Amino acid sequence: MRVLGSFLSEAALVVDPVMVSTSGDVLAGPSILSSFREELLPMADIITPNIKEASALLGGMPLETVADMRSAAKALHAIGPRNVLVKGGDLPDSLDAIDIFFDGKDCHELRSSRIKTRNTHGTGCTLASCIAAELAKGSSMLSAVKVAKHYVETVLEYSKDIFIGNGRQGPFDHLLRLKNGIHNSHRQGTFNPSNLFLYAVTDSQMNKKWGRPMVDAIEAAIEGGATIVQLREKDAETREFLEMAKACVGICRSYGVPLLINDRVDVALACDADGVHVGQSDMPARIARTLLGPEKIIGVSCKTPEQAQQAWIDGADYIGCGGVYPTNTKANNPTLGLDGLKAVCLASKLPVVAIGGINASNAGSVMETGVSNLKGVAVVSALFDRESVLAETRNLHAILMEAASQVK
Ligand SMILES: Cc1ncc(COP(=O)(O)OP(=O)(O)O)c(N)n1
Ligand SMILES: Cc1ncsc1CCOP(=O)(O)O
Ligand SMILES: [Mg+2]
Repeated sequence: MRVLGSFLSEAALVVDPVMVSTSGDVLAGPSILSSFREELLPMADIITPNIKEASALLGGMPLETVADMRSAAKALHAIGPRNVLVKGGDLPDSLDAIDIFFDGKDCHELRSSRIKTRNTHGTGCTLASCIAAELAKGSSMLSAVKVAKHYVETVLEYSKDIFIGNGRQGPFDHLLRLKNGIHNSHRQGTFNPSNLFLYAVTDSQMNKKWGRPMVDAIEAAIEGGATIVQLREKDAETREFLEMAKACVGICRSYGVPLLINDRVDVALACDADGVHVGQSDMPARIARTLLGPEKIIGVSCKTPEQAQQAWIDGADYIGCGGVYPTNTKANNPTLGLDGLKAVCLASKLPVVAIGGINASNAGSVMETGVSNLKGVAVVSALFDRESVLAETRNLHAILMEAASQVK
């Protein structure tokens, strides 16, 4: 422990005092206990004991209520760590999973729903590791703890009904991939979310204004170089939407270009589209993934880094981020600017496509932001509110190709 301590003076130190497992196994004896108290705890930026460990560190202090946890957090803080998180997952008779966070000044009660599952193996280690990762990314301690708690809750909820293996506890599926077979499946089609590039998002009103049927507009966009198409129908009745969607799936499939449906998972399923694009007030991506299965493409609109992290957790394939510039196509849509776009890209593990007010005059600047997971632009009016969809798409495609060659 002393040798370890000498290595740990530089970085933020998260100490998970593993002594008693959730299943009750005692994992550390009295000598380890005194080393924890005397050497490691005083160096820690945060310690994350469960209630049995907090009790052991405090000489067997009984911990049966949230009030007891608060007292324990304060008593542990007095030993020396800068912050204390007492995890109440094992607290008897509680409907919620309540943790107490104490930073030496304020006590925060952090609640999440208690998820009934045997698949809890490694949750404590995961929480501590996630806090460390968030701190390394520059988060404040409270924000790191909240993100980590939310992550563990999301994974528990996702993993709760996985049945693998014969142990007392089942797997905790950190990457949210086991249940849908994503871990051993490869996408059937040719779509690679890194190839978003020029994403044509349709608009019926604009096409009507220029007197073209939707399928003709989509075909022109594909001929001009669109690499993916989204059917975005805001006013159509379900039956009309579905009929149009079926025709559009036909044309897109004949070109090998994926067609996604805006908002409506039911329509996407009914016409066997390649996927859906959902926003923050549409069906959550996590549920869309459950309904659509592992092979379909799911895009999520994100305006903040937190939303981008959640989209990945939820099993999305790409993020649509915007409005980058002001737009008349979507009412009351906040403008993020290139800085907002960059912040989302940097927080995202997924490829990102920029949207909102993008046209031939600014698409180059968007792509030149230099963030490696910015994979393209999504455009409505600059393609469809024009006389020639083919000419506009060709022009934008050439601009994007030029920008891509500059970046390389
Ligand atoms: C590629 C892409 N990005 C963002 C959006 C916007 O989705 P949403 O926020 O759900 O708004 P609506 O388009 O549904 O009005 C999108 N459609 N496509
Ligand atoms: C659907 C959507 N989501 C964010 S901005 C936007 C509209 C984009 O349309 P345009 O390309 O015409 O600005
Ligand atoms: Mg939407």
